[in-house]
Amino acid sequence: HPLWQNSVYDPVLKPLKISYDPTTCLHIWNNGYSFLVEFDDSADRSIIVGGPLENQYRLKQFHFHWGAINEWGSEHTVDCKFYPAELHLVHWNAVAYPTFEEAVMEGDGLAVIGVFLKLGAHHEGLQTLVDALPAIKHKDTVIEFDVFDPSCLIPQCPDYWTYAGSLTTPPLTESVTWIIKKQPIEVDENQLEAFRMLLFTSDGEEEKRMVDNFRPLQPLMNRTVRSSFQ
Ligand SMILES: COCCCN1C=C(N)c2cc(S(N)(=O)=O)sc2S1(=O)=O
Ligand SMILES: [Zn+2]
Repeated sequence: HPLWQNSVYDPVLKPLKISYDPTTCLHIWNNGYSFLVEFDDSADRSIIVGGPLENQYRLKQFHFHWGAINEWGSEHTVDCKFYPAELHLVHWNAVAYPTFEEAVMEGDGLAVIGVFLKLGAHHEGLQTLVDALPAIKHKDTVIEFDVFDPSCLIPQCPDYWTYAGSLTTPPLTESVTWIIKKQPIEVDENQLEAFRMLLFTSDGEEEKRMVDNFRPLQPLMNRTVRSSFQ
């Protein structure tokens, strides 16, 4: 969604509190649309609270969207500008709903933190993920991933935009409180190229490079985007 020009500062918005336990990390896999790092969400060990949220939400997985070239790739734009990639950290409301699957269907079920990736300096924390990508080149390949703290992928600057939206891939349910960080993280060209070496296709199928796995920009309609900053 187009952010910034359409946003209004909301002084009531609190800072987002993020507390992740790196040992809740389970595995990294290629699901044929993106690559995901999944977490053990059987207890409140990796959670976010505050910001626009009424409850605390549990981290379930994070994944990325990116382009074939650096001119596009993100699913949100700022000032009509696309970033080459966007990180989504998916959390669910385990206070209100017994399972993730049920939370996916509810208006206050999910909270997704969006972080823009910008071409620039090498990102040490991301390199740990990049090093694992060759092992999950094909769809439905998975490797164990024991310890990873996704906080290293979230910028220090507390500023964010927030709006009530949907999943950007089917089932597209309107169940997401979007929290988009204003400050991007910097990654280098080799790291973006590593994303583009992944495949949509399974081993043995004709190879299709995993690129442009983002949803095209959608109209904001009558939605209000609030900012936590002036
Ligand atoms: C039983 O659950 C199946 C549907 C839920 N999920 C599937 C997606 N396509 C999806 C997209 C997401 S995104 N791109 O809006 O963050 S998060 C997410 S998800 O929450 O992991
Ligand atoms: Zn996503």
